[in-house]
Amino acid sequence: MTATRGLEGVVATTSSISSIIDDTLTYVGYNIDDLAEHASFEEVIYLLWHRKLPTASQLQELKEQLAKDAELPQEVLNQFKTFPIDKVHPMAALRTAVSSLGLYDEEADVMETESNYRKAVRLQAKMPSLVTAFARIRKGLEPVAPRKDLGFAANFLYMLTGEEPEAIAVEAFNKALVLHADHELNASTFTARVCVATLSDVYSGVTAAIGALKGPLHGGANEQVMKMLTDIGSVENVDSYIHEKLNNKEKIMGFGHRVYRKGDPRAKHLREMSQKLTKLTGEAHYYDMSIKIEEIVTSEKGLPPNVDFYSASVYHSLGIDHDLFTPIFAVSRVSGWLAHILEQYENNRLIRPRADYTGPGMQSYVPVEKRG
Ligand SMILES: CC(=O)SCCNC(=O)CCNC(=O)[C@H](O)C(C)(C)COP(=O)(O)OP(=O)(O)OC[C@H]1O[C@@H](n2cnc3c(N)ncnc32)[C@H](O)[C@@H]1OP(=O)(O)O
Ligand SMILES: O=C([O-])CC(=O)C(=O)O
Repeated sequence: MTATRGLEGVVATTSSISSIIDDTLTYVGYNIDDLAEHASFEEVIYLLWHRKLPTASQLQELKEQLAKDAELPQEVLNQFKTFPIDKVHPMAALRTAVSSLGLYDEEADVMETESNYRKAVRLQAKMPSLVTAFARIRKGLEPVAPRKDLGFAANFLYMLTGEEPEAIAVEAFNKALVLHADHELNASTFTARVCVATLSDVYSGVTAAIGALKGPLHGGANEQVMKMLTDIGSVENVDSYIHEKLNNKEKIMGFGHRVYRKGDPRAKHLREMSQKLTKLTGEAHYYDMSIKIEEIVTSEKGLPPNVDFYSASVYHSLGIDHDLFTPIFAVSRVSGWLAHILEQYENNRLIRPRADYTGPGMQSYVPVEKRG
């Protein structure tokens, strides 16, 4: 048995949800470029879960259900207030809160298909409420209930600030949600599938996935990108900062990808939004710095930007706290996790690979008093 480091190139499952072929990303056969330009996030949720785009009435039904299920159990809100709120990272709070949600769902351990679908809707609906409630509670503010007349993207921004967002912000945020929704067998999605393949419940699968997304080699990179842009401060400093990192063999966050070689097709959409939004907010230097970083890293390391690179300046321009960037990724990616969890249950087999053992050979047990 020989191990493949990081399971690179290993095909671990079949899936009909999303595909990356020759650097082209599709959700159920729809090119990500088309979806980014035209689709609402709610349509994408439906597409991922049902493998077809919704009719107008199916979409309306999903929207109504998401609005209805957005309310959080009071116990979970109270729990936020017991956290060491000024020290807890919102991703850790989200991980704990999703696990807690399972405690208050009477159907949590019911393994029927329809029940699992109902839980998927409930979880998708509650993710924005969790992220925005935590963000407000830690500032001493009360959570804001979603509005029935606003869509998913608008409601997230509304619940975060308590103010109706501008159309351009809603458009950008919706596009970001669409772009982050699913990505074949990425680390967090694989984690979710491994978890539920033991026939564990939906809440456990999503809790595990949040834990995997949190790391800076995966979803956590978007917050690190913003930290880098803030540290660099101005276009003049980019050159020395990036070269120093590269000379020290440090990674530049937001670059590289396990699957894409020529480039991540989502990056151009986020680059475009970053340009537009940073100009509007009078912070074009974030875009200019990003472009300069991209030029250096691409030409000197051959590494193109991934989805996390330009999303950082996009979210910053929307006035979002930097440590909420990865939780926002989770608000979108939970749609993909749930699609994969439902798909795993449909045709389940325990996921249990082997390890290539590299430890010592057979040894004789020595009683503790005789060990040197
Ligand atoms: C939503 C997402 O999860 S997208 C990815 C988000 N993560 C990041 O942006 C973090 C930065 N990027 C990385 O760490 C990597 O590119 C990953 C984890 C995304 C993919 O990496 P892998 O396929 O495992 O490649 P690996 O980490 O083995 O790197 C291969 C080589 O490229 C280099 N490399 C890869 N990414 C980078 C980077 N961002 N900056 C500098 N060098 C890099 C590595 O140092 C390594 O060099 P070496 O062979 O000289 O040691
Ligand atoms: O696919 C991956 O390895 C990382 C990921 O989730 C993404 O790029 O959206």
